[in-house]
Amino acid sequence: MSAPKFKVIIAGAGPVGLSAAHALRLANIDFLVLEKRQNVVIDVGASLAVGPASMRVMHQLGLLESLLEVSHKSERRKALTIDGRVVKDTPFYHHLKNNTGSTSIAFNRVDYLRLLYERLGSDQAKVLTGKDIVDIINSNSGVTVKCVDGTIYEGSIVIGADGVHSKVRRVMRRMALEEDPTRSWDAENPFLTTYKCLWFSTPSLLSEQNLSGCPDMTVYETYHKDHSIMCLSGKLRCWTFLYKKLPQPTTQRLTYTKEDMEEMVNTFTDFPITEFVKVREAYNKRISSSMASIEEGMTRHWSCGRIVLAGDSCHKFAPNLGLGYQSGLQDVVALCNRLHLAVAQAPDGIPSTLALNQVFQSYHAFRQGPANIDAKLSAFLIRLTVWANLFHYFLSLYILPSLIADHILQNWIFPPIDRRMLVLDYVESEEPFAGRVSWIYKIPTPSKEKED
Ligand SMILES: Cc1cc2nc3c(=O)[nH]c(=O)nc-3n(C[C@H](O)[C@H](O)[C@H](O)COP(=O)(O)OP(=O)(O)OC[C@H]3O[C@@H](n4cnc5c(N)ncnc54)[C@H](O)[C@@H]3O)c2cc1C
Repeated sequence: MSAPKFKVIIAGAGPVGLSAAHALRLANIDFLVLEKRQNVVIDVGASLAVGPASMRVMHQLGLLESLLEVSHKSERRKALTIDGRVVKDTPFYHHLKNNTGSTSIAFNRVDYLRLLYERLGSDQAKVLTGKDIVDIINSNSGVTVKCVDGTIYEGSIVIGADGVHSKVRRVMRRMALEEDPTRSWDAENPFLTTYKCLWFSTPSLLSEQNLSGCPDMTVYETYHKDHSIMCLSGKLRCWTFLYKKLPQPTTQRLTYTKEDMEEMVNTFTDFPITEFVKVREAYNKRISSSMASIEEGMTRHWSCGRIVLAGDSCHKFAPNLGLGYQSGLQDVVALCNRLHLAVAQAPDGIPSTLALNQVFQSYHAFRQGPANIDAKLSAFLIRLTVWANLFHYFLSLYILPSLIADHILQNWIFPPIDRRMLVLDYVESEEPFAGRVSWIYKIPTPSKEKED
């Protein structure tokens, strides 16, 4: 009989769960992914935009080159009011490029999921679909995970990457309160929803005449009271997001029908998406579309026993700044760096319960500050675009459109945040790009070069 090995069960094959699978694979740590849906690669019409810091990690995972082939590069930023007035038009991203060596990119979320899945190669067999997790039993030596179909899986720990309505988070809460009913814990529904969002993808919205000489991708925002639009207008593909304030904030889970989506589009019909196209006209050309609530918040607890959370299950942001997955990817890096070390230091390669608790505490202590900054920035941006108060209104129309504001944001506010982004410290590789601002956490240089 073979000796027991340290094995991580990942709940959810979303972008965070599959990124964790890649990071664990590179750390030589065994894993199993349990995914509720029948397919991993599903198109819900959304894009993902990521900045250079995330691209460095994607490079370590061996995904960046292929991803760039299907990505658009952000070049300009424009803002409009609903009467079509352009209040901002700047080459916002050139500062980012100067500072980091690359601009940000956007791609179809489904293309990224496909890449994450396909690049697992033979380890695709470790991704099981149709596995809806319903319960977890935590013991001093491991975890037992139960699924709706009656199957049971044994492992050493569970990473709950099962999204905003996480079952793992609920099981963790139940366990913590069974252990000590007087203990204060996060609420059953810990996130608050103030806005909803309908998104759709279309072929490029640019006419052939406008395509020539235009930037690879322009990021548009349309501001209005309680409504706003964001559009990533690329040369080949375009992703549009319609945001609307709910009558009342709620912690309840809301779902939307086709009729709700029609009603939402109707309230935006004549809003401009770009200088050339209005909402209804674009929506009629959609390839895919979906609608969801925009939950916001961060849980106070990220682990209990042998269960630990990552991604949307423990922090959920408004998507305007595109920080949701990127923050989840930083969770994966922070957690896997610590797990890699703990496994390497354990005499038999199996960290004790105490060692794992220390890993989880240190991971949470390290990540909660940066995740909180991401939450605050994201909350601020959505409120700015829907003119949540007079301050947001003036800022959006009279201050932020200026080139000076771009300069301050991109050279003074964002670089100190960006340069603190983590990389996997056990994956050797070349830096994919370099700019004026140096990264604090460097990608380890290949040992072959060190010998030279
Ligand atoms: C409109 C929109 C645009 C966005 N744009 C960006 C962007 O540009 N950049 C960015 O960084 N972020 C963006 N985000 C946020 C980003 O999509 C999320 O942060 C990211 O998807 C979180 O990944 P995750 O893997 O944690 O969760 P999810 O993507 O929700 O994946 C969770 C997975 O767990 C599975 N699951 C759920 N329950 C169970 C269960 N009981 N058992 C087993 N499996 C289960 C689900 O089926 C799913 O596959 C956007 C979000 C929205 C809504």
